[in-house]
Amino acid sequence: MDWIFQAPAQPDWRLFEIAAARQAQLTKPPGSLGVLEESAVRLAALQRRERPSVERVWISVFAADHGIAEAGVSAFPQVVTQEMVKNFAAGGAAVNVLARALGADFEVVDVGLVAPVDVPGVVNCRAGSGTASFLTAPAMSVEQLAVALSAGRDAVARALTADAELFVGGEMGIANTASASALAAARLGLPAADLTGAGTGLSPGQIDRKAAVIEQALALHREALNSPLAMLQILGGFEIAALTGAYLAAAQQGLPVVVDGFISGVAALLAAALCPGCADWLFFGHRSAEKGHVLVLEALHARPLLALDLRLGEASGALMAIPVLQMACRLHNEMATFAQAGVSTA
Ligand SMILES: O=C(O)c1ccc[n+]([C@@H]2O[C@H](COP(=O)([O-])O)[C@@H](O)[C@H]2O)c1
Ligand SMILES: Cc1cc2nc[nH]c2cc1C
Repeated sequence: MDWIFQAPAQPDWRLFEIAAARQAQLTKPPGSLGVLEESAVRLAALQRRERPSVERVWISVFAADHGIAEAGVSAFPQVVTQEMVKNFAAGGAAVNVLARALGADFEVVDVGLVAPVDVPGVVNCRAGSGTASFLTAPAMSVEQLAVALSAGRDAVARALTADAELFVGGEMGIANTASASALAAARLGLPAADLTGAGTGLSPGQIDRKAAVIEQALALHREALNSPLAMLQILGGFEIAALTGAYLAAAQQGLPVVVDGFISGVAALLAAALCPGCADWLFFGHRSAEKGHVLVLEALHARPLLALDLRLGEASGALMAIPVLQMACRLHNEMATFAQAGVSTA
C-alpha cells in the first residue's frame, strides 16, 4: 500500500501565470467569466500546456455491496447494486447516456458485489463479497482495503493508456450513503446526524434511525478510528476506497479529476487527508442534494461547478459539469485579445 503515500505531480505554476495573464487580455471585463476563468487557468497549470483541453474523458464507475444494508438504512434492496451493474454494462443507466453525449470512454468495475455478475464488460477488481456490517465489525480487512485502493489506481492507469485528459470516478452501492456519512462524521469529528441524509429516498423518521445506527457504530469503533486509512477500513465501502485510490493515483500521475457527489466527495476528503497536495488535481462537479455534502465541500474548501439538486451518484453530476470545463477551455483558447480585436481596455 506504500504507493498511496507517493507525492502528487506538481502543477506548472509558470503556466498558471501565463494563463492568468492571457485571461486578463481576452475581450471581456477582467473576471467576468468567473469560475470558468479560474478553471481554465488551473487546467493550464495541471496539464502543463498554454491551451488546456478536456475533450477526452474517462469514466470508471466502481460498484460494491455493503453489509450495513442489513440494518435497513436504504430505501432500496441490496440486490439493486448488481442489477444496476448489469444496466451499466448494457448501456441503459443515466451515466451511459451522459457518457455517450460526451463521447467519453466508460467502464464499470466490480470492487466487491455480494456475487459477481455474469455479464461481459464488467471489469473484475473484487476485494471481497460485500463488506461486513460496520455496526458489528470492521467493514473490511487491511488486505481488502489494499485491493480496493489498487482498483482505483488501476482504473487511472487504463485512463492514461487511453490518452484521457480528464478522469471521472463514479460509484454504485446500495447503503453507501450510510458508509459515506459515517466516514465523514469520523473524519470531521461531527455528530452523525449532521451528515446523514435521505440517500435514495428515506423518510425523515428513517433518516433519524439511520443516523442513530451510524452513531452506534462510531461509538463501537471510536478508539480504532485513528487515521484516514483506519476509517476507510472500518467504515468504508470497497467502491469508496477505490475512488480514494483513484484520486490519489490521478494526482500522482498528473491527470485532472472531476469529483461527483456526496459519496465521491467523502472519498476525496479521505484522499486529501492522506495527501493534501492531491486536492490541486480535483475539480468538484456539483453540490448534491444529500445532506452532508455541503459540510464535506466546505472541509475541502471546494467550490462545486453546479448545484442542481442531483442525488443519483454513478458519476452523473460530475459528467454534467464537464461541458462547463470544456467551454472554459475553449473560451480561454479561442477568444480574441483586446489587441487582436482592436477593442479598448478599461
Ligand atoms: O452522489 C450522491 O450525492 C448520492 C446521493 C444519494 C444517493 N446516491 C446513490 O444512491 C445509492 C446510495 O443510497 P442509499 O440510500 O442506498 O445509501 C448509491 O448507489 C449512490 O450512487 C448518490
Ligand atoms: C435505481 C438506482 C440507480 C442508482 N444509481 C446510483 N445509485 C442508484 C440507486 C438506485 C436505487
